[in-house]
Amino acid sequence: MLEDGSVWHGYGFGAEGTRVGEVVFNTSMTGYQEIITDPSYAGQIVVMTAPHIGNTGVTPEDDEASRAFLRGFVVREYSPVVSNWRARASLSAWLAEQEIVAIQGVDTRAITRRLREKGSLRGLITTDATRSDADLLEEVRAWPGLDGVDMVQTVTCAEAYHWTEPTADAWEFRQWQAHGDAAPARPFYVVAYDFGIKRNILRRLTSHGCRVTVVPAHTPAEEVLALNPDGVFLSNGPGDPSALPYAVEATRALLGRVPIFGICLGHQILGQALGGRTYRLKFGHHGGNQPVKYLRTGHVEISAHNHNFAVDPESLPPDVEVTHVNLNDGCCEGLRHTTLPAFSVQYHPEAAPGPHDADYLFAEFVRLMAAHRQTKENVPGEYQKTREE
Ligand SMILES: NC(=O)CC[C@H](N)C(=O)O
Repeated sequence: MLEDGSVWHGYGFGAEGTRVGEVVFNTSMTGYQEIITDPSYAGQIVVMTAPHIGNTGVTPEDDEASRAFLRGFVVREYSPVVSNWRARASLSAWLAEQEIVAIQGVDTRAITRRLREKGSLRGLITTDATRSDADLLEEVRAWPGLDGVDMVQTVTCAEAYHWTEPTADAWEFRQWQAHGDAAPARPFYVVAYDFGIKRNILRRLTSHGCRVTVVPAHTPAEEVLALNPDGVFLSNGPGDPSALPYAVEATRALLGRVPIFGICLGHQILGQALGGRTYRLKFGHHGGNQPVKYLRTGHVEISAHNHNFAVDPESLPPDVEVTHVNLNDGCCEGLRHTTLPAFSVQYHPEAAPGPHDADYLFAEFVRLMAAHRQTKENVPGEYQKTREE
């Protein structure tokens, strides 16, 4: 049921129960497990536009977080047959374990068209056939939604931890090595803010030669600086970016003192720390096929997206440059400060799931840290060649 009163009847899979959330559609063809475990979906019900979901099962290796945080999952047709050498369980059994309510056999194209016309809507999935539509509609409309709510505190880690695992050899694509980078003599030390961080970001940072400590979202800037990092990473995460004043404040305190790279929610936090503001998109971008133009090179990347909000470029001060734009709707997809070492993208260079076109951004972060280390230590660094290039 959507908040406009429209109802679809289907068949439950996964857990039983009733869940209310903000309904969004995702256009990825593959990678449903990474989508379901992306903490950025906390509070949302995800409708997959790909019509056939579940045929590759699930494997713990593909989890993007310790568990699923989304509210519900909607597909056209669930495959009861699991056929993949990596599969350890069926999607339905695993969703039941994760207490995620899912529905299949509904017209996902009709739901998607409705969301495109009306914008994001609140919605509900239930396996309780005894409740009346009027009763369910009341529950949907009583839900206050995600605007102004700090969802990060529901997904961030309780304590700091270290991450050392790169992308597994079997999946490493080493595209970044084509840029001429070599492993530095001293790895770069990155402190990553966990606003709902995806594991593949940690793997890509590690594959690019970083040692990473992940810290909880509320960690003050001074505590981060005390760790003496080469760079600070601001992660993706759920909910409304304007409801996180503590994160914006910490980022503002770090600006200019250490190189900063932000992804998605991290980009929205950096945008606010630089003086900008965020706004809600009509229905957002969710999927692995969004064209983004890198304005400095003119190159177009096909990229993975998952955002309902964006940074308003008009709100940014003149020393902040918009670096990337979305070619579907023109919205800001990346920014950098023209003098301070800080940049961010609204989309997902770590993919998971999605294309790897934007992996070069991790190499750019490494170069920024290298340049900063050289300035700080005033010694010729390992990255001299790359910088001259
Ligand atoms: N993936 C993300 O980090 C999402 C950021 C934010 N919650 C949004 O919806 O725009």
